Amino acid sequence: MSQKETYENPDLKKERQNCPFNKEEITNLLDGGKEKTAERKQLENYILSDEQLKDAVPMEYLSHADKYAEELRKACLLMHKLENSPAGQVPTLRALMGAGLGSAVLKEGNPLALHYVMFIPALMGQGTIDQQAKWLAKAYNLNIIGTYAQTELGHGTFLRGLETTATYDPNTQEFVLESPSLTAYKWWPGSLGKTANYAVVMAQLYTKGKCEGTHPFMVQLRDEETHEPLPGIVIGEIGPKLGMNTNDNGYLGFEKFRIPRDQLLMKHSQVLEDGTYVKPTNSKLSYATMVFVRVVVCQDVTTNLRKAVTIATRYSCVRRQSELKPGDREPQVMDYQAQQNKLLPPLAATFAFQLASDHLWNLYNTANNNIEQGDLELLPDLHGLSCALKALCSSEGANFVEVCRQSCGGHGYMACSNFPRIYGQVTAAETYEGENTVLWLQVARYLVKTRKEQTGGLSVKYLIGEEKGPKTVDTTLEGIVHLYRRTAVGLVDVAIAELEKSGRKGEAPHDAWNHAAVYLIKAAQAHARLFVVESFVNSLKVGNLSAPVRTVLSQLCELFIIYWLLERSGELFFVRQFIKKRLVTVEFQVRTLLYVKLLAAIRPQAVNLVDSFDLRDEILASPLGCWDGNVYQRLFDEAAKSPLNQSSVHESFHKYLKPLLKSNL
Ligand SMILES: CCCCCCCC/C=C\CCCCCCCCCCCC(=O)SCCNC(=O)CCNC(=O)[C@H](O)C(C)(C)COP(=O)(O)OP(=O)(O)OC[C@H]1O[C@@H](n2cnc3c(N)ncnc32)[C@H](O)[C@@H]1OP(=O)(O)O
Ligand SMILES: Cc1cc2nc3c(=O)[nH]c(=O)nc-3n(C[C@H](O)[C@H](O)[C@H](O)COP(=O)(O)OP(=O)(O)OC[C@H]3O[C@@H](n4cnc5c(N)ncnc54)[C@H](O)[C@@H]3O)c2cc1C
Repeated sequence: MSQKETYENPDLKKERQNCPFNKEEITNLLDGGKEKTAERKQLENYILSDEQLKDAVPMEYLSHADKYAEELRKACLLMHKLENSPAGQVPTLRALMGAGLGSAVLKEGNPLALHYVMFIPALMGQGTIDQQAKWLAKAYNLNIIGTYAQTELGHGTFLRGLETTATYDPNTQEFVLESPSLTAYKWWPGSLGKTANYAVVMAQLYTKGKCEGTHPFMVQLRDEETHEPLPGIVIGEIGPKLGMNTNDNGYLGFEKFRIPRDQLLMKHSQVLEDGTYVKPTNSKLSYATMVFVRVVVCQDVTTNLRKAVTIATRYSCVRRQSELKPGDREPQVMDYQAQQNKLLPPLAATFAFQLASDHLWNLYNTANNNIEQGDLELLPDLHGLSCALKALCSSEGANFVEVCRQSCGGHGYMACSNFPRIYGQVTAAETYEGENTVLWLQVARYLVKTRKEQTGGLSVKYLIGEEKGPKTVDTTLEGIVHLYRRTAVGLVDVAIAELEKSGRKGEAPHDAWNHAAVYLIKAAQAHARLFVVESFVNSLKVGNLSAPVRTVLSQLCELFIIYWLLERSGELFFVRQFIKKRLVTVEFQVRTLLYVKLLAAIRPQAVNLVDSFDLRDEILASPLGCWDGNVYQRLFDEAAKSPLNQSSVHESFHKYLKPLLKSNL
């Protein structure tokens, strides 16, 4: 491990003795290889040893404006450090933007995140070669800082309803940007409030009197020297949020603001000098930046979940409470089956989500390369899968983080536990980049279409033709995966039956769709879960794993897929043969028995498994989760930092409380 202190809590020490597997093997697996682990560690040493990147006081004690200034100071310093980074610039950027290293330094949120996560990707995905030549080097060199301004006060989900207009004026060969109403104001873009001086703005393109739909425009917002808003730009910050408070989300309005024609990003569609519109091969190509972010969000959520699970697991092995056997010493709370039931499923989920996210990342790269060559065949599958996994990882991730917090009792509620920040970041991902319900419905649309038309991409092949496989209880991993598959197919069929029933009643397709939403969402969720469990099971079949690592990962895999099955047992009722043969009850009993056995089998390795994540104390940023388990001393040290503890009597006593005490009310 990266840091061995002289003190080690005796309970944690015991947990770490006789570990049956090589922790480093799991670390390497998660990092993507031994060399990648070495690179990561080197980078962590480089960044985390810099005194100027450490917080003088915990962020919670700063004002909203001071928090922003402090995080911006560190973000800029980090960018300077990139130049000499031992790992190279791009890997360093990735590590800094990801949830691990970046948030260890920028705890409240990275004011430069949107520049890297959306602005540069939008330029790359939407700009022509010439436009990239003009802007990309400036963006990489941070001569300009950008964001992605799409959402408006009135519309975030329904992109066709965006109100900002960009009207082409052939006389001057310019677009005129306008916010025709209050609800047309851009509202939410990260970094917009105070940091960015440029943005890729999504607006309705009008030319020759016709609206051609939303398109991306490169727009300068602030003067490059003074940072003052340009004339015609109304801009500001939207105020405090549940989390991510130094991402300076902002608002933006346009008052007849003119930009040259060549600032429409024209890779997929163009407006010629005379105003002629040239259509893209697929109108959804302008949504591609969102697809990229949905993919990286799955990775971000997984890294955050690893932090939460590590904190909660170590704490649960240090914390002793109540009585298990009458008269015995108070047990580690981790020895309660109820606590294992809370923490081992999220521990297993970190592996499941990582493997599925890796799979999605590979699909993204292949599909994106094909799109660059003009081949769009993989686009529907990529859209379906990125929506499904983004929604699944963020919603399950947020629930799991909250369970981790609860598992730490009162101390989990402390700001210094780091759970509020982790939760704030993960739950944000349930909303941004496509609100989850809306994404589930997009997935359902793809599933229904595939099932009805009997054609679709790789991730939905199981919906084509009749399903094969055992129709009785089968306790192998393959057997359980098959059960997931049959449930997913069953739910799609039920949703289609609902749609058809409404159709027969004379309902229009859009009403029928709305009235089947509950079934459609269930079907989409079952599809996403099937993908995750298949990825987990398949990844154990291949790869060069040692026997002990394979054993523990197989146990986690089995635990995870049974956990979900039990959580969603109601959905088994949608598989008709199961009801007919009364197999649902049998399934439930068999699986529960197995699940409980697996909890007991994995329990002794819980600390070793979270140690394998190799998350440094600075990254966990929580007195509850430190490697040494010195929880109580660290909680006291954190409390000592409170401004209220800097004097024995606070000045407000004399101002308010003393007069009250003396007032004889
Ligand atoms: C070197 C560089 C280093 C970079 C390092 C990066 C490292 C990153 C590491 C960590 C990342 C940390 C991340 C944390 C940072 C925080 C950032 C926060 C960012 C948040 C930003 C935002 O939120 S931006 C705004 C996002 N907004 C949305 O997502 C809006 C959601 N709405 C929509 O997507 C759409 O409107 C809709 C899909 C819901 C509906 O659209 P529409 O009405 O037009 O479509 P239909 O429903 O009618 O469908 C028509 C048809 O189109 C298909 N389709 C829809 N969307 C797509 C798509 N995107 N792609 C392909 N196809 C699509 C749909 O399936 C239908 O097809 P049919 O065949 O007709 O059925
Ligand atoms: C932290 C954070 C950062 C963000 N960063 C950016 C950014 O950088 N750039 C940017 O442009 N935007 C950004 N956003 C905005 C974000 O993308 C939107 O908030 C998101 O897409 C949801 O849209 P909305 O707010 O309009 O929600 P709404 O669509 O109004 O959702 C409200 C409710 O209506 C439901 N609903 C809406 N439509 C349907 C439907 N068709 N069927 C069923 N139910 C429906 C939803 O499920 C939800 O329950 C950010 C948001 C957050 C929270």
